[in-house]
Amino acid sequence: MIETFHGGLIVSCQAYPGEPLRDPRAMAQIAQSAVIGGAVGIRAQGLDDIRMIHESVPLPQIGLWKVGSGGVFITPTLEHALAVIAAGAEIVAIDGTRRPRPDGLSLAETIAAIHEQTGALVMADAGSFDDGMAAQDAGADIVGTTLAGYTGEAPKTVGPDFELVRRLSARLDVPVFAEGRIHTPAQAKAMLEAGAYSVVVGTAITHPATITSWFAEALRG
Ligand SMILES: CC(=O)N[C@H](C=O)[C@@H](O)[C@H](O)[C@H](O)COP(=O)(O)O
Repeated sequence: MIETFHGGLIVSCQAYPGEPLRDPRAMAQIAQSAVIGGAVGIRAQGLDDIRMIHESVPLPQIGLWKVGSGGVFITPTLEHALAVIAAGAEIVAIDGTRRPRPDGLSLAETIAAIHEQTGALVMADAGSFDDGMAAQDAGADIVGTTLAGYTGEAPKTVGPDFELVRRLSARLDVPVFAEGRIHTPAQAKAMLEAGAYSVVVGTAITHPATITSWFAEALRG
């Protein structure tokens, strides 16, 4: 199934707490629009969104469950991961950093349990090169650069972290998915040239409040 992602665009369809589009129907409609535009996969957050997208969108889905916003917050425990898979995600994205996890399991123990108990693949959301290496050793099927610049370990690059994608792609055997702050088609293409197996874009496609602010600020500036 990973092959269907090769060289393609995965669209992350997420709305944040309190936002007008925070509604599974809205996210499913955005995901359906991404299909029309040529996406090869969808990334979605929250059990209701994952369930509705699973029922209405004919693409493999990377599911996650965000709990809070600091520390280990992307699908933080094994229990959260199993729930995401039960909701219909073919791939579960989990925190793939080297930080302690709230349920006390190691990343390797978490991934082993997911593989034992389900047929799902695991995408480890890494924040640094060392995270990515450790995640592959822990058994991750995919390493993503999702958390680059968000864990305090590596500085947050102004644009996407091309260097991290380049280094991880050169060293890892598992596919590296470029994710985070990719805002233009040219940047997405450059990620493939940097070695990414696939490219995940969220905000620049699916978050109208932020996109609007880019334009509004440009006019003010
Ligand atoms: C750091 C974090 O919480 N990332 C989240 C992970 O799912 C999402 O909020 C991002 O939108 C997603 O990673 C896609 O990135 P971007 O929206 O920059 O294209």
